[in-house]
Amino acid sequence: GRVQQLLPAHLQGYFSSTPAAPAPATFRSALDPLPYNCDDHKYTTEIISLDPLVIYINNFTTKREAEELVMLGEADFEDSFISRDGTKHKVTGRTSSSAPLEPDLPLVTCILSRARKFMGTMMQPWEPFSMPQLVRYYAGQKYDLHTDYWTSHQIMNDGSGRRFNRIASFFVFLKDNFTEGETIFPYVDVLDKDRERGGDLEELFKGKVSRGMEKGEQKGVKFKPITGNGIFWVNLDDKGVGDRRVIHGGLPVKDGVKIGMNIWPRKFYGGV
Ligand SMILES: O=C(O)CCC(=O)C(=O)O
Ligand SMILES: [Fe+2]
Repeated sequence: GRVQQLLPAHLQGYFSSTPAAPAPATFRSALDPLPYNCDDHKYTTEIISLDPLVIYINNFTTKREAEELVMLGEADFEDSFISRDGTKHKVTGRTSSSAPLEPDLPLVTCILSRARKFMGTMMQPWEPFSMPQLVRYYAGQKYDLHTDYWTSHQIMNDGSGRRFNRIASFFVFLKDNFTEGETIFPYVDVLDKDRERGGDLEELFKGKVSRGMEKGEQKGVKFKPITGNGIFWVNLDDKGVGDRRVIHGGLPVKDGVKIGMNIWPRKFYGGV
């Protein structure tokens, strides 16, 4: 106990009860000979909607990071599935491929630590991320409207019996050489506000954000994928209840290849 406390910080790690503070996350990119400081992010943010909270993030990753993330997952693409109750389900509304990104890879650790910092007080230090995931769409592929949260909390598969759900989502665009295939949120309604402003939504966001369309009617917002940029939104309220208004989908890609990355912070909920 006491002896341990008197030791210099770099020796504390020898005591299993006091793990040494992790070294700041850095990684060496194959494309960039300089060590990269993960906390030295370059993103800027713009609020799309306050309630539900949806934030547009410019340059969440650099172009190089985006390229490297794709390289890291590329060999592992398989048909996309949906996870529920600890098992994978294939669904017809999601025709893309997905690849897990090993969270221990230095660049992935770096991106997750950036996401954690972005979340601020929303995430407790002991709450984890789900396995980050690349999603790839070829021409004609899409992901129909869905929510990223589950209507009932899921049980951790670590034997602890703890329940969790996806409190928020990041969807980051990593490859944008394609047409159409926007991410659409039909019930994030900025339409009235936009009308009040004189309909300058596209101008305001320089074409990155535009009005969505559902069943032939202008509705909600859609995001034009731009490499490195991302969308962050909140899925669950304070009580852990899902917000249906953040229902969203990936519209069919017309030409080219779209690749994005899902980052899902997990919140734990008491009781079993
Ligand atoms: O592809 C998109 O634009 C959205 C993807 C998505 O919502 C998801 O993978 O959960
Ligand atoms: Fe989603």
